[in-house]
Amino acid sequence: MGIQITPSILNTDFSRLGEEISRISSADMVHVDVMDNHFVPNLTFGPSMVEALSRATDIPLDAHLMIEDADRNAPAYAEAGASSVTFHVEAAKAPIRLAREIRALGARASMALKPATPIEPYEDLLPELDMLLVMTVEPGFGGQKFLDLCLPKIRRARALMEKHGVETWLQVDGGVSLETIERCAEAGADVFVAGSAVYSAADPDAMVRQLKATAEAASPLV
Ligand SMILES: O=C(CO)[C@H](O)[C@H](O)COP(=O)(O)O
Ligand SMILES: [Fe+2]
Repeated sequence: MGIQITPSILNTDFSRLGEEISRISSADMVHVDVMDNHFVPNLTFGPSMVEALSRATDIPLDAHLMIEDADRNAPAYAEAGASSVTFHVEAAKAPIRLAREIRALGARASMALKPATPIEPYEDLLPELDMLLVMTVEPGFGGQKFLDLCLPKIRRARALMEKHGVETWLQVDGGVSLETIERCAEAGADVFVAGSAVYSAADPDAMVRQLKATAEAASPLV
């Protein structure tokens, strides 16, 4: 699949989301940050918004669920038309069952790790996952500073994927910009969320293409 850029609409004008998405036509997916004000101290969208967005764009939707009780709440986002559904392992009681349920509903199953959550206890789950998300900020808000301390975990996650021989995508999210994307790509990430870097640019679509070219040049995978 190569390098993918998935702009986050978290810091855009929520009254014009269709237009905001039309400004990033080079995006591989649109990253939709779902927050419930419990798992994180911020509140955004629910499944009905994901369903409306899936009607408004042909770009696949990448739903990042920062919500409690993922086992019960995540499947609704696959039913709403998200192409990829990411639950946080810290909010899931039965991550294997949940990943299988998401796949059975026709979406890609993805699991996220907060910065302080290690990958090693979950390495045997990798074959159940289409994507692993390593957070590079504490989840909850856009525009935060990239946490360099997450880079070794990205490297370890890529090594575990190679050990298990899986095709699981490795996504990074939080503070990704032209300044930080090279480090993530060198460490083995192949799917890059960028919110403020894309939408604060004068030309968001040109920024998507620039981020992709920068990651491709730094990646050992392409
Ligand atoms: O999940 C998130 C925050 O919890 C967002 O996807 C992320 O922060 C994107 O915004 P930025 O690129 O501005 O950091
Ligand atoms: Fe996110």
